[in-house]
Amino acid sequence: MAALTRLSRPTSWGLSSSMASIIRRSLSSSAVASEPSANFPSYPSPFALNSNLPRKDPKDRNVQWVFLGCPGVGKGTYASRLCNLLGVPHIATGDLVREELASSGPLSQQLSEIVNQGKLVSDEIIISLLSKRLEAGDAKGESGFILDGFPRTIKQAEILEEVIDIDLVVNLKLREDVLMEKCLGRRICGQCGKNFNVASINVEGENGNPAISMAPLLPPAHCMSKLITRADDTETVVKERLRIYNEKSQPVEGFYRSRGKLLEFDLPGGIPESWPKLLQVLNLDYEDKRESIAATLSATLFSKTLQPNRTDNPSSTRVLSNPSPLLNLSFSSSIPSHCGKLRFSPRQSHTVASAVSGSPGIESSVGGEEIPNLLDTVKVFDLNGNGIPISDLWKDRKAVIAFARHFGCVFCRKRADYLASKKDIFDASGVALVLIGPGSIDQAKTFSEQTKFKGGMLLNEPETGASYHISAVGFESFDFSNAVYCEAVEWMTEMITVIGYDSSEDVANQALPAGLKIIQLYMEGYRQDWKLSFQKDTVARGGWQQGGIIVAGPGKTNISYIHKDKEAGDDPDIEDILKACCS
Ligand SMILES: Nc1ncnc2c1ncn2[C@@H]1O[C@H](COP(=O)(O)OP(=O)(O)O)[C@@H](O)[C@H]1O
Repeated sequence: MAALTRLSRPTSWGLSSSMASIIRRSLSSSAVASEPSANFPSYPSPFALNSNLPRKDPKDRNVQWVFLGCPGVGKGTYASRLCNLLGVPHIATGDLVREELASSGPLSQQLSEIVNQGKLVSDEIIISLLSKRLEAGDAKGESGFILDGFPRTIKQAEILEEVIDIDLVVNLKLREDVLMEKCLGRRICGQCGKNFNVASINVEGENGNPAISMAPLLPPAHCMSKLITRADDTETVVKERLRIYNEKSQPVEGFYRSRGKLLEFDLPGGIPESWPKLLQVLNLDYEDKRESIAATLSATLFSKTLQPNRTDNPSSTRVLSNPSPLLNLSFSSSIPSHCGKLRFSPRQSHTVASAVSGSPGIESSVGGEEIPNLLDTVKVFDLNGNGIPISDLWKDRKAVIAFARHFGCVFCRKRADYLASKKDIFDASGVALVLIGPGSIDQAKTFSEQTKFKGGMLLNEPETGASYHISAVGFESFDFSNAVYCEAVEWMTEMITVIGYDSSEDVANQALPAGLKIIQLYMEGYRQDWKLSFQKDTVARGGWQQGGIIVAGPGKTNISYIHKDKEAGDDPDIEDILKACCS
């Protein structure tokens, strides 16, 4: 009862104008007005609801969005991806409830009964949990949010509306039979807390509804043995949750529709089909998406590496040039002014001159101690699922690191063979040869079996958004105030599109038997390439990220050569690589 007790004690609320305290005040007055729940008493109202509550101007804050949708529709998946993209916290009230349950605090017994029957927790409790979470975020300086699972009743929506400006409400929709399958297939890694789904969904189109297929979202090997199923994901409970959704939560859609804030989004399939379309309807695609990512990335990089510059260039707000009529996107940090001329358009050519360390104005260790530290946080994974900091690959020796577009990419296979043909020279010079790609361990193994590549194979995890870090490391040793940094941001935005990739695609199952001739391997690569990228993403999004090659080391921040592909198959001259690593 800790949270509730606090609610009834005015002294602990303070008079902060933060969103959290505002919500509490609102709750307290509405709690008085509303019917008390069966389990909880009504609360005294320590503050009258102030109708002139301060609301932040949208340009002084980040986005404030809500995700609605039935259980199992994928609110968490898409909300958390967007949060990564926009740099806002993902606040899921279901997670807050589960945390409370796990805490074995005084509420946990009552909550577990409610949740395990598929019922809704009372408005009082849920708002109390949300208030606590917002308050903690406020104290940390968080700006904006995406709410997932809240509001779920008209009462909750009214309270929220009274105290916070919600910019947009995204209503995710999916056929009910698919929802059931998805809920039953949900798994959580008991250790890292990540969500997966073992259901492989293939339903025929009927009654005007299109066919839907969704690949499972399988966990990496190291999570496999730790998977747990939520107690409320049984068939009976899911049915009850769907019933309650239709009764209590569906009216919330109408609430926001009538206010012109509702964006309906019918999921066309799994992540590879739905994510790019969602970005498109949110107007976060192409130019805007790239700019917004760049803004987010530069905010990240600045906060990690360029703190002093932040005061020189205080957090000016960038409102995107072409927001959808519905949206008013803004970011609390901007692209640095010296990168102001950056335009991000698909398929631009960004090949930086080889051996960029020789370019004028480039320093090799401007970021001082911070860059090696940052590099230590960027992990890649070997084929056994063991993570290592990426800079370990080159800290003690020279290494040629190839970044693959993806493991089904026929051009990357060709490149792997082309690098493998020089392996003797690399070996003789003590140079390591490594290929890093986004995807699953099985995909990497298939790639390895089907090429002559015998260097190290590593993975980055698309689900965590680690891809852009990995792409970024080739640049973080350079002066962030010069053109190379701007180009780096630009390339990173190209590379980040890999986030749309679904690592669960089980390409290994479709692999041809080993021992086929090289031409067959390339044909297989072509088939996989089509399936993995063109068919699923290229059509909808305008292309995959491009790969590249760097030569780095010895020394964590010593990057001596960068080649960024301007298109698939844009191999650099092997002589340039050999010059950079072996001369
Ligand atoms: N806004 C809310 N109001 C009431 N109960 C909630 C709310 N959010 C979460 N809960 C409780 O937590 C449980 C799990 O929520 P969540 O993880 O969002 O489930 P779902 O997968 O059904 O969207 C719900 O079934 C409900 O008991």
